[in-house]
Amino acid sequence: MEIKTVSIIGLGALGIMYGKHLTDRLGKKAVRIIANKRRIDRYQSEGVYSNGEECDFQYTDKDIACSPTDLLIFSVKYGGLEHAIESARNQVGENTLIISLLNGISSEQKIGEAFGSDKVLYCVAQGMDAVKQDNRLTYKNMGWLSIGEAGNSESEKVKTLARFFDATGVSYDIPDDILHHMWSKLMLNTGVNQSVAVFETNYSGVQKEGKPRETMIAAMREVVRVANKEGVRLSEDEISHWLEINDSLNPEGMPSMRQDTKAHRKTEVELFSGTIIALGKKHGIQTPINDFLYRRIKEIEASY
Ligand SMILES: NC(=O)C1=CN([C@@H]2O[C@H](COP(=O)(O)OP(=O)(O)OC[C@H]3O[C@@H](n4cnc5c(N)ncnc54)[C@H](OP(=O)(O)O)[C@@H]3O)[C@@H](O)[C@H]2O)C=CC1
Ligand SMILES: CC(C)(CO)C(=O)C(=O)O
Repeated sequence: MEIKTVSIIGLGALGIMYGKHLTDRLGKKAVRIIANKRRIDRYQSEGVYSNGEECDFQYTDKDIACSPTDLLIFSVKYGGLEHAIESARNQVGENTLIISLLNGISSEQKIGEAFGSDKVLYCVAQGMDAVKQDNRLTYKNMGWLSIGEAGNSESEKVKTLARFFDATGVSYDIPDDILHHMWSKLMLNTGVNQSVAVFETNYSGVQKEGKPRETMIAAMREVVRVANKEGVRLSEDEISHWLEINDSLNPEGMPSMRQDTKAHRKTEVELFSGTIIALGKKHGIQTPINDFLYRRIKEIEASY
């Protein structure tokens, strides 16, 4: 199979970044941005910009019946996933491959329940410093996608997606164990997203010594302990690996959770400390740093 057409649902920081990249390479006709009429009207009247350039997207109303797409990309926040799944139904056919750029370790299961888990490949987005304010995205680092199938990093579907990324210049890798990698990324988000949001800073705040960086690392250590009890062999070395990547990001950039709190949107806290606290309880492991971060983020949300 060859991927020739793509549908993207969720025109936020990642949706614009990948939407523009793919539209520039495949042409407007091959890439659909799926949304309801109200959103499409707004995108068309206000325009959508990526690093200052106006994007010329093909918008497709979710309710319009159309031929299935070869690749469907989910790039909404977790709170919007259920609606997005319903809105994507017209895009999915027998041979559609699906990836989710959402953080956390839960979205693939929900998408699989809706469309069949055989269609869903695991995917982890990392290393980007994409910031969206209103209708404008800016980024310096595009990052890369890690892709795979559980227990089979060499599957035909993974190879199909890899060929597509090669042809379109999307950076990616294929880790030996994608499920381990998803946990590793969860560890990063639990540290960096939450600490930057709680200390109301940006990447610069966690790139230097001080309370935000200390809290970030301590939260990640709690994830290592919980993951080990879940049978996932995360190690402290992986924290250093993520710190190196974080330290290379645009200091003025910020993780998606800080973008949410700045814009007074509900955050994805349940995906991060919410998940770790619940698993900590299950295994009798204390998670005081995540307890603190969870409480503070809930207070921030309540203060909007
Ligand atoms: N930002 C980043 O650098 C990274 C983000 N991630 C993860 O990727 C996911 C997406 O993040 P991000 O791009 O920052 O999110 P954003 O909040 O920037 O964008 C999400 C977009 O989804 C749109 N949306 C929500 N529901 C629907 C729907 N039913 N139909 C169509 N569009 C919808 C929203 O549109 P509208 O604005 O019109 O409401 C919004 O623009 C998150 O899980 C995040 O944690 C992962 C790695 C890096
Ligand atoms: C990795 C990071 C922090 C940006 O690449 C992210 O996942 C996010 O902003 O949610």
